[in-house]
Amino acid sequence: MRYEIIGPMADRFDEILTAEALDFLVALDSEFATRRVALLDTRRARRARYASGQLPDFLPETARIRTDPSWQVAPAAPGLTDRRVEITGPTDRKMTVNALNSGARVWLADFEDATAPTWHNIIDGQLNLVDALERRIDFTDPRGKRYALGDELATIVVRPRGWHLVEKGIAVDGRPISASLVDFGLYLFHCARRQLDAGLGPYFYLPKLETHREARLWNDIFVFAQRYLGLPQGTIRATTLIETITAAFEMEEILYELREHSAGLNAGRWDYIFSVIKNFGQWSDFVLPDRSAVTMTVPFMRAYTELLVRTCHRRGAHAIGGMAAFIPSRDPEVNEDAMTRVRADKQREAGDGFDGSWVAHPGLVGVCREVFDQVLGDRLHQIARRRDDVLVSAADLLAVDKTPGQVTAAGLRSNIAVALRYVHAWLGGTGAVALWNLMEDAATAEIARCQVWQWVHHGTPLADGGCVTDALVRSILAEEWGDLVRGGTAADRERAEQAARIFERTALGEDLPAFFTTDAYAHHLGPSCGSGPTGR
Ligand SMILES: CC(=O)SCCNC(=O)CCNC(=O)[C@H](O)C(C)(C)COP(=O)(O)OP(=O)(O)OC[C@H]1O[C@@H](n2cnc3c(N)ncnc32)[C@H](O)[C@@H]1OP(=O)(O)O
Ligand SMILES: O=CC(=O)O
Ligand SMILES: [Mg+2]
Repeated sequence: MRYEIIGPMADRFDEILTAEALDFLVALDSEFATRRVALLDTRRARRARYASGQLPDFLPETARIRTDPSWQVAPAAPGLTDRRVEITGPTDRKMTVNALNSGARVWLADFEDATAPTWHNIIDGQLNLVDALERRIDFTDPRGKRYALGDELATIVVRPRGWHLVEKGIAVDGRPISASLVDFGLYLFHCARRQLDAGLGPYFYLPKLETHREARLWNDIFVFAQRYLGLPQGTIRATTLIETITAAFEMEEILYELREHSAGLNAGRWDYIFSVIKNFGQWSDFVLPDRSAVTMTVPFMRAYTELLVRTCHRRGAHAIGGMAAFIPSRDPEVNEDAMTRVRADKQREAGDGFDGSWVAHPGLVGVCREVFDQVLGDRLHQIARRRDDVLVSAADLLAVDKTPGQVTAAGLRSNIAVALRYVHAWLGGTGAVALWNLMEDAATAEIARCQVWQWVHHGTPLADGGCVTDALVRSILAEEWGDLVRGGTAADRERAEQAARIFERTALGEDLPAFFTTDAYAHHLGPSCGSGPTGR
């Protein structure tokens, strides 16, 4: 097999794209590419079955795994014993320093929801991780502000891109390689030994898994990669995001498949909502109200998080909470409201038994820590709280029709405005943005465009009168586009044009595409377009 680097070689990229690292990626690809493609085919077939009337259920063929009380996941690895606060964010140089210094126990270094996968962002992110581990990442920005690593740093946990994405910057035998294998493989190759030397290990978050078979693929990759690199089996640890409706039915099996490498489960609430709409968008009893009304306390979301805690604790695994979208603001009133809401969200999670949770901003580390400190006392986690009281059925997980709330004109406009602005930022190389005082990333844009598709598909009535039609959406899109480009440059305008076309293709087509990111990446984010801020 032959590899080719298609992406341009910027300053120091040769330190990441070494012949040995690329040989490792080729070995991963030759061993696992076919299985990845087959699993993506089964995703398509499953969605087609749901569209034609089938509903998911707990699997009869794996009942033995669920009823066998004897198995547990591996004990927590060094650096992952206390996970009360985890900060997430992209891997540019400034964010890397700020996240590591934030006071959080863990930093989720994100190549997924919070990163626009330009070639630059991907390879520069890997360089920043190496530089952080070598403690040579300090720099002064153009304003003269100094960035330097402190003494107490968060444990790095890398989130590679999901199975659905490819990386066009590296071709193997003329075809693009899996993006998951690139992000996982480059980090493992360059940083596993460095992490072990520091007394920690190579840790990962696994995004957007749909089934335990996908977890098995990751586990087999871990076993192969550890053997290839001469690392003891069990060195790698991975926390799996439960952020698809299908994975919610296979949480126990996912832990089982990964048990020697598992570091628990996380409640990826935003992609979870996206997955529910994507899989059951055609069904009229699955029409959800405004995005803002789909809170963590509506019945189907509550069922999923309660089951997640119970499943993890039965198997000795950490249960990690999700992301509240509120972020600090310079406006004191908005800021106070954000803090109150984040506190309430973390209190619910800590009270339910989660062992820690996520924050999107260093300014939220304190509130999350305070809430979990209060519940944990001098314990590192609350795994001993088994939550045997939780009984969740398939019907509970699918009780989407019990979600209170309305579809409003404001909710429709918000979905269009947020999706358009987010995709515009993403095409410019930025994968997480603050919009109207909320943190927005790829998962929000996916929910927003899927909800619009769902509402148009069903001609959903608006609480304020009228109903959602293709023509109404196009007219709001045109208004929002006008707002976005006002006063912008020609380049901004062109990007906004591309974002509007992506929105039309992924929210207004006859079918509902599985991801906007695959469409947008294929059309617009080639390696040759991949320039982003370096901070270097
Ligand atoms: C659905 C999911 O998957 S959730 C997980 C994925 N999403 C994320 O990870 C989003 C992470 N958050 C972010 O990217 C950012 O907080 C944003 C884009 C939302 C807002 O960032 P900014 O506009 O820079 O916010 P703000 O100006 O308040 O930031 C203040 C400082 O905190 C830093 N900061 C903010 N968020 C983070 C973060 N997550 N990690 C590290 N540093 C951060 C900023 O870099 C800035 O640093 P500086 O003072 O040295 O310049
Ligand atoms: O990745 C997290 C989510 O909520 O989506
Ligand atoms: Mg997600």
